[in-house]
Amino acid sequence: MLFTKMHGLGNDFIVIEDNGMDDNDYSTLASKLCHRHFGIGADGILVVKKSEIADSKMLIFNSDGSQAEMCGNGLRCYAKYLYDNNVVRKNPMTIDTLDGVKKVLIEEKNNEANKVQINMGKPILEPSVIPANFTENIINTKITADGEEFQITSMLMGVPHTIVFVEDFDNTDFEGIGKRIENSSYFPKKTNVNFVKVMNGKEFKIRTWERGAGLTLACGTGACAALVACALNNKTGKEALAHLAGGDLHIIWDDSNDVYMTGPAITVFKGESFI
Ligand SMILES: N[C@@H](CCC[C@H](N)C(=O)O)C(=O)O
Repeated sequence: MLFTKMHGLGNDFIVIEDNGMDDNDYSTLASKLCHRHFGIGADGILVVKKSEIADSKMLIFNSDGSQAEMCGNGLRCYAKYLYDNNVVRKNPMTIDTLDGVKKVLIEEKNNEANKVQINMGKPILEPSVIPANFTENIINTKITADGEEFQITSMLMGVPHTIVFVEDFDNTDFEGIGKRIENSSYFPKKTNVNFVKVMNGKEFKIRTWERGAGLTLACGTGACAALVACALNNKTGKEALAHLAGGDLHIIWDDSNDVYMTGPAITVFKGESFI
């Protein structure tokens, strides 16, 4: 099986073409390919499929084999893959995901996709849609997870996201707290957990504990959800630079309620897998 290894700010993916397998088989394949010692190593796999309603359809499976509805960094890599390999040499292009069709704009350099902008769609705050076991929107809401209290803001931004604002960013236990909130009974489909330190009205630092992948170097949907949470909690305006462990993303939440994410996508190598 031929594959391409890519990353968006260190959130890394193995891109493969659809070979007709079903989702269960892709799920098993993802956990094998993504293994850092016994496989190629990645946070997830992206499967390139044909679409009847868009230029292409992306499936994403996390490193633990679970399937996600959307992936921001993955979608930038996916668009670059389509563009650079002439699978879809269109700009803008549309890509279908389990979270709906996304419009993608390519910024080209040396005849290849360099930066990619995606209209990530609208954040959904309605608890039953996230889904989350709350009766009112979760904005600066107190929860208890394993006996410890946290103030959280949650939404569906393609996938479920929870934001925890922290002051002492460098000494925060991302993994310990992330796991507790991810698996708490508030979120029946689990949640990604984003730790955010606001630097000023236009910049924040973020680290994400991801559902199905653990602590990653960057999360695109997470950075978008974080900007919405920052604005809802009056901590920033509706446009900011997100500083992730792997680099920066530019995020805008516009007046029509759409969130735009712009950032790089990198091809690392191509290879053949015998798994
Ligand atoms: N890293 C991604 C999000 C991938 C999906 C997530 N782990 C989930 O299962 O919800 C991004 O860049 O958005």
